[in-house]
Amino acid sequence: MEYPGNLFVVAAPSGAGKSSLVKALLELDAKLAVSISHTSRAPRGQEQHGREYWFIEPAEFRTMADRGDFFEWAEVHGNLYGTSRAGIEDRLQHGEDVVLEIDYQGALQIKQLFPYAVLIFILPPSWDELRLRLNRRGDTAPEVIAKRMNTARVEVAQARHFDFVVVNAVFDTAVFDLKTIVHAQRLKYAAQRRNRSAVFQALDLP
Ligand SMILES: Nc1ncnc2c1ncn2[C@@H]1O[C@H](COP(=O)(O)OP(=O)(O)OP(=O)(O)O)[C@@H](O)[C@H]1O
Ligand SMILES: Nc1nc2c(ncn2[C@@H]2O[C@H](COP(=O)(O)O)[C@@H](O)[C@H]2O)c(=O)[nH]1
Repeated sequence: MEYPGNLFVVAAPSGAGKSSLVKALLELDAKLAVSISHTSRAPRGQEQHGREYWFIEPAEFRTMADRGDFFEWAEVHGNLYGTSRAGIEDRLQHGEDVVLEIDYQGALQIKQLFPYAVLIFILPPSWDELRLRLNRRGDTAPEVIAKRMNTARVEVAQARHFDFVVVNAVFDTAVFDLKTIVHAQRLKYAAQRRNRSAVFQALDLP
């Protein structure tokens, strides 16, 4: 499948900082939109339906999955998560760039469907720092943190399948790395299509 818009996929172990990084990236880049996933998990902290996620019941999720409503979906930490076609197809068709914040299973499914998608894996600087960030965030129960730390080992082993790895030690440096990847991909994609105006657009030239 191919659309005129660029597709970026950001995955990371829980707590590595991917939501914070993607949020910062979106603030710097008005041409980028994030896809809101569907999930069967309950809202956490201040999360709102339609802002962080579309929160739905497991049965509804299964119906959507059976109907083929998702480009990808996976079970992560015991809950179901998916990227709906309706959420991003229109944007990509209109040449808009989209970022997906999903787990590695979903990322690999997306790469199968969209070989030109750019897969970025975010690593924490250490296991201790990962645990600290999950604890400090203060919205995840200790037993859930323990489960996520275990899953993190499996997830990090998948980083080798990604196009880029960004270490989120110093936050601003990691945001800059992401911005550079996005910028480089826009130029590459436009140049591959020999689309002069798209190259100029990517460079922000008139
Ligand atoms: N570079 C950094 N240095 C210190 N703290 C950070 C850094 N990046 C993010 N954090 C903090 O780490 C915590 C986890 O970040 P965030 O919620 O963005 O992680 P996540 O990968 O999206 O997790 P999840 O998958 O569980 O949603 C937050 O409190 C965030 O403010
Ligand atoms: N495969 C997918 N994974 C997703 C999607 N949306 C989020 N996620 C991943 O789930 C875990 C847990 O997230 P949390 O918000 O409950 O902490 C994390 O790795 C997310 O990236 C999705 O649509 N598909």
